[in-house]
Amino acid sequence: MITTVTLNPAIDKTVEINSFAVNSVNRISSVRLDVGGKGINVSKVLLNLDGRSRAVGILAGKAGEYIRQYLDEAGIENDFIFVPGETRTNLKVVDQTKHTNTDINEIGLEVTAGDMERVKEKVLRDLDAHSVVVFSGSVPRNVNADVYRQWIEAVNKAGARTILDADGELFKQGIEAGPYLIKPNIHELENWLDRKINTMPEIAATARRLMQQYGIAVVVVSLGEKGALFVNQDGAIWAHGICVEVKSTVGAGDSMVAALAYALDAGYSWEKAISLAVAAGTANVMTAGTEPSSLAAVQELEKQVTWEYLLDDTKIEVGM
Ligand SMILES: Nc1ncnc2c1ncn2[C@@H]1O[C@H](COP(=O)(O)OP(=O)(O)O)[C@@H](O)[C@H]1O
Ligand SMILES: O=P(O)(O)OC[C@H]1O[C@](O)(COP(=O)(O)O)[C@@H](O)[C@@H]1O
Repeated sequence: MITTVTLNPAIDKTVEINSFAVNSVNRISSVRLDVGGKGINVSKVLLNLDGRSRAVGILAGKAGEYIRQYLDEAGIENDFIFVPGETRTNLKVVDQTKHTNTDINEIGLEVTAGDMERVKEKVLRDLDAHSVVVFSGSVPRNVNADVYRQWIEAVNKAGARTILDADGELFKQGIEAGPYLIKPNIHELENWLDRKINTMPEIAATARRLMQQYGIAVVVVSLGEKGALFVNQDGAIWAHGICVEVKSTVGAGDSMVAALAYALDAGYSWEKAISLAVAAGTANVMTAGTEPSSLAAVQELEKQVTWEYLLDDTKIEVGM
């Protein structure tokens, strides 16, 4: 069973503004609302991949009720605690003229230590060696940045595998617990390294350093339209990006994480996991907002995934 943990869910409000400009009045040409937050997106994509998951986390207010109702109606098992306040709304500005996506994310709720204990109990419930727990996204504003480290340690103790998709201090501390798989995008990896990365071998070397230093089994570095670098103990594979028409890049990383969780749960081969992950990420950018793509669309894209094995002296510029 896969458990997704969303400590800071959101309603994603995606607005289309062509030629979006700061310091001026912008007119919205379309609006859509999606239930979101990284773990919830992972559960939505898993459902469309024909996978089962249990979504756990923290909700509040009318937006929280809306999210719970969506999950219930979609048939996604969920076990959220409700706290006072209101679940945040995150604004996503899509500009089809300038081909930009701008995320404006609210900080989110405040919670108590007791709330966090209740969620932790739900996360740790019924775990065994077949379980996969996905920790992704930001956390309530007053929660300590060591939360993923502590919870990953607890899940590791239960013998289950963990996936971490977080940024900044949550990533930095979370990796210290030795998650099974991490999926930073290139910018998150650069944040951790505190410098720019210019070539593919540099990404691979950084991934290997993370694996050796923290006992991480798999590092997947997503590179937006350039695809992703997949590193495990057998080596590094650069899966190329697939050129598609982009509607919204929001949730592409979550789709990739969902596919990786699905592949782990199903015991897929490394190559099959890679093609599913790239296909799921690519399919996501072809839909509006964070609407998950159909299984048929993902399967069609899987046929188009190509990759190359990376040798240490391969000189490929990332140029991002
Ligand atoms: N513009 C794009 N064109 C084609 N594929 C994309 C594009 N953006 C993302 N993807 C696919 O989705 C995956 C995850 O996207 P990325 O933007 O790197 O993650 P994140 O959302 O975490 O920043 C990429 O590795 C790639 O396969
Ligand atoms: O918790 P954070 O880091 O604020 O991110 C939440 C946002 O990330 C998303 O899950 C999208 O994430 P990705 O584009 O990285 O896949 C949105 O649905 C949500 O608004």
